[in-house]
Amino acid sequence: MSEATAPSFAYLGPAGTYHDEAARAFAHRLGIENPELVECPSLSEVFDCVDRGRTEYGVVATENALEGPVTATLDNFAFRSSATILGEHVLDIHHCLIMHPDATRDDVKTVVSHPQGLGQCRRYLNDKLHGIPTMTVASTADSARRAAADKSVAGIGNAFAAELYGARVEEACIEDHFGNQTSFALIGRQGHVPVLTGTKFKTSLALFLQANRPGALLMILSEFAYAGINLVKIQSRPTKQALGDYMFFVDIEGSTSDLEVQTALNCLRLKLREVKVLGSYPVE
Ligand SMILES: O=C(O)C(=O)Cc1ccccc1
Repeated sequence: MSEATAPSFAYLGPAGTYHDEAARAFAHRLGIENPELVECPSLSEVFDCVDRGRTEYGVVATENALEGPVTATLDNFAFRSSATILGEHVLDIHHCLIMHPDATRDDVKTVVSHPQGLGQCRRYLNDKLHGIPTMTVASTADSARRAAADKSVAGIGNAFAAELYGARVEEACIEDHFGNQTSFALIGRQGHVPVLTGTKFKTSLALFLQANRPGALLMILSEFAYAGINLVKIQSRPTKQALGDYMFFVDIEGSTSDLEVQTALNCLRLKLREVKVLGSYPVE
């Protein structure tokens, strides 16, 4: 009998990123013991892997408690990808200042990390490493790799990345607020069967207006109110057509298999340019 290949997960790599941690958490929830982890250099490439069937799943950050929505993910959902959200997972994020094993703080001439890492430690950097230039790199794991190779470089990432690349943790929990968390979405190709079960569901939508006219947003919200549907989240993104033109991401309680959700979506489809259902999935 031939051995079945393990389901594959595309994630923002390399090994040791927070996306890596989230991908392993999803694999664990799905009961997959040895997932094939496919590292990607950007979030767009994670979406491409899923849309083209290169991997069964993808893992993309959607929102951070300190930095807000992850715009690269939202723009892929709105304008590039047809992937479906299958689940969400929230990770506690505790960053470390990562240095070369032999370096002292006096050696450090640059602090590098992913923009999210730098942004979530802005106050720490200003207070404790004041005046030291920062530089963005592709991921927090990449910053650990660079710190391990150069005494003048410090990185920001997790302790696992520091260990993996042979660097050391100079200081732990340097994030600006202790309640720092990031929410990640598990995505699959459009039409992927649901893989996670639950009792309460959520549905994510991308809504595009016909025209920017008075009451357009009120009309959207009214359809949910009429159908008795509770809103979980609403945020706007530029349509990229003209300054001041926005589309909306809305999360609602319930699933597309619920009659009231179907009713609200059918009403919205009559009034909006596009109603893109990003997925219905269990609330964590
Ligand atoms: O570099 C990492 O470890 C990441 O996972 C980067 C990241 C984190 C949160 C949102 C977008 C990218």
